[in-house]
Amino acid sequence: MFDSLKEKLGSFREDVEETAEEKAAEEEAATEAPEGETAEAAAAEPVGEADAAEPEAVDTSGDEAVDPEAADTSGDEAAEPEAGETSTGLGAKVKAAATGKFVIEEEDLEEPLWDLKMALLESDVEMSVAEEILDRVEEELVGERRKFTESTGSIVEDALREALLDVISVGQFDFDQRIADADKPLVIIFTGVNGVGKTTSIAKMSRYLAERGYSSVLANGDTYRAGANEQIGEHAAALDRKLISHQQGGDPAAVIYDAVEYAEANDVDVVLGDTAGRLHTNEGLMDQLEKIGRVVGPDMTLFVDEAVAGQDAVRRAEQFDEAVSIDGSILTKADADSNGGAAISVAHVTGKPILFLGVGQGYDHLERFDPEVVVARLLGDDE
Ligand SMILES: Nc1nc2c(ncn2[C@@H]2O[C@H](COP(=O)(O)OP(=O)(O)OP(=O)(O)O)[C@@H](O)[C@H]2O)c(=O)[nH]1
Repeated sequence: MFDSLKEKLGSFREDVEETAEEKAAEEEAATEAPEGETAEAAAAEPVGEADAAEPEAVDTSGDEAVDPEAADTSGDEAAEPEAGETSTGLGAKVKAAATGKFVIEEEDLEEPLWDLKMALLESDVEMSVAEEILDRVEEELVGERRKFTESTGSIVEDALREALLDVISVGQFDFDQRIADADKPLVIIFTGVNGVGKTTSIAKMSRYLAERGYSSVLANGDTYRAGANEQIGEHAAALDRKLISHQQGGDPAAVIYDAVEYAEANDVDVVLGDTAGRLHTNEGLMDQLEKIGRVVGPDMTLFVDEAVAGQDAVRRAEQFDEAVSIDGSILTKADADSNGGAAISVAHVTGKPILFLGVGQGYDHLERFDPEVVVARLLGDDE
């Protein structure tokens, strides 16, 4: 899952590490320069001389360059101002390098960040989301006095972790708690375009709920498509659930209404309502959803789409949310998605959380979308 994106994030980490190493090497070169020379002579050296002469690099008045740790070089001869060294504070710079500290500047990240942006876009991450990630990574890394050595990799990883978490955690709520707290029967309506895995997701959700002690009834609000009753009927039979359905061409709101009545009469906790999977641009469908809203007043409307659809899924999520105000999304076929663009983008773009990932065709293949787990996966923590 998300393997290609994972690889690209790994490359960014390596790029920044490389940049950091180069920078540290430059700093080292600057520290070596004064040996056996007067500071004036060192200042004439091409390497590091410009920096050494720069006020901010040598400012000793409370600048972090001489924070107590960096300045504590007692016994470090190289760091002691040599006789004849000017007040440019070359020693301070030497001290900073000796402690392995340096500042990552914006320009140091320009290239790695550009590559990261391209990688995110190639992975189908939506543009505004990619930019948000970049801004946050940059914010985390630039300007801080960082300790170089082995820790650079983890600094970059932490920055990526924070940035990714920020964008994919948008709107998260405790789904199980919401179910537990709601008056029963609770009505969940599933929307989305054709063939993305809506019906399968309903069946999986029924299993998910049963595992948590809730009974459910399935309702086929897809009265449009021939064969829809049979398709959901197979799942109902396999799971041994009641299915409420009407003739093809019937009123979807009436089907869901009947299912609610059935649930009330039979003490069923949750009504899972399928809807016709026509395009979000189809006004008839949106009218139907609006009517279901009016007649039944669902407790939750979930948008279902395929993770593999990438930017298309993101766009549809946005459009469905505008039309019917979704409460969250389910991304199916995440098991077949190496890009991860939809998983990263949908919550940020809609402002509504991704609640579940479909990770296979079996009834148990519905996974709660846990941002921490997804980010850990993307950063290869599990390896
Ligand atoms: N690999 C994989 N396949 C899935 C997943 N979810 C659904 N599928 C498959 O996707 C296909 C379409 O799923 P359906 O549930 O029929 O799709 P739908 O959105 O209900 O389609 P309509 O009823 O035509 O609107 C089926 O073959 C499912 O087995 C998933 O998470 N992973």
